[in-house]
Amino acid sequence: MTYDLLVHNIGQLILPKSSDKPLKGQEMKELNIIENAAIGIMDGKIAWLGSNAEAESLKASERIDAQGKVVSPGLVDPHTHLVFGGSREHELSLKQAGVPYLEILAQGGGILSTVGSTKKATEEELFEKASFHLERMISYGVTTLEAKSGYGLDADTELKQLRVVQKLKEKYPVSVVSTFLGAHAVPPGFKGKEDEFLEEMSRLFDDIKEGQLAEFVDIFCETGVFTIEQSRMFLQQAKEKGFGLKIHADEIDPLGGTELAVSLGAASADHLVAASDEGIRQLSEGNTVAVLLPGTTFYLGKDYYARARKMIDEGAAVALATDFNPGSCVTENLQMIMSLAALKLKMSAEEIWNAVTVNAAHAIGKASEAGTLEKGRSADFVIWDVPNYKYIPYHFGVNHAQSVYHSGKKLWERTAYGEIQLSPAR
Ligand SMILES: N=CN[C@@H](CCC(=O)O)C(=O)O
Ligand SMILES: [Zn+2]
Repeated sequence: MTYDLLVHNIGQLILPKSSDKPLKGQEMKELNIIENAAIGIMDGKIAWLGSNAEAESLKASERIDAQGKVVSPGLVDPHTHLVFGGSREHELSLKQAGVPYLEILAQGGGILSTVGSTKKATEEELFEKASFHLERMISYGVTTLEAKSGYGLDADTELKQLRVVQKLKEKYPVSVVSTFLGAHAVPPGFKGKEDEFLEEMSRLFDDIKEGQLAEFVDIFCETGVFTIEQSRMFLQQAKEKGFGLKIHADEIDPLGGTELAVSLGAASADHLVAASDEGIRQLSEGNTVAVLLPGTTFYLGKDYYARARKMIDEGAAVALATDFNPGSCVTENLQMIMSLAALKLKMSAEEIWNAVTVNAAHAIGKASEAGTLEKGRSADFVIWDVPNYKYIPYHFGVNHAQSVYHSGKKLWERTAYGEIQLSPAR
């Protein structure tokens, strides 16, 4: 047999364990690494994995010498707010002056400021802007990601955002999962009438399902936004319509969103900086993935991070994401988040790799396709210009990706110092 592509001379091949359940607790500490490895690709799928020595006798139309570097599955970013209008650099000085995130929102800024810019932008403008950010994510090694709506808060603009995600799915050869976050904030006209607003948003469920515009429904459960009871009702309705569930939970105040997520069987509970001991205990009982966003805690200038150590030590499944958005975490760089996870969440390199691959894939319902490399799976992988897998969290703030592949096709490569190349989108 002649493979389409053979990647040989791989110093370390990272192979997270695939499983029908997310990796929990102690399981997160195990990471399979094959030294001196090679992979064969056929029709966009992994057709063979083995030792570099065995690879010498194999035939291939194209051979890539990984020069003893590291190869991993494509990274999975399970929480992004990719589609939005405008930017919010004017809020930095407010943050510096100590104005809290929820206070900026209460004054009509924050998320509501981006809602204004997103309403004004045309669908084409939003698409161009989201494409720019998506291409940058790919350049950092991401081949599967989630993208939320939530900067419309009215039917037209929410659907406009979801259609942009749809178009991104069609144009880019990466895997994009779409989430409806119509319940991201309370628009000014609905202050004190939150239930009415949620009812209006839930009326979109049927159209969204019919148009296959989103796989998940999410809500921001937080002081001054939506209560636990409102979140329960909204998510329960979404579940009945067949959506997967996500929740922005216990980010600032410990309202009990973590417990709610577990009780509803949500795919993920995200943020969890203020999750209670009881919430953390319950995570270990279910399969809801704790999606931690240390970039947001860092960017909001807080000293107190999500208790990843307690979560893992007590048996929870943890994933990591950028939370890329124009207000609380303005970066597309998931490698930077890996460094923050090491430094601020005290996660080990093995836990971090599992958190940005298999567990991240579980958090967005993509575990059977993304997050690891094994025979028959899509050949989504990254060649990293690093000497070993521990090096990426260690050397922070820069891009270590050398080339990025999805379905065996090269999407991006660094061609020279400061120069990059993105393959034309399909
Ligand atoms: N916390 C709520 N939503 C986003 C922030 C959105 C924004 O500030 O624009 C988050 O996940 O951090
Ligand atoms: Zn978010």
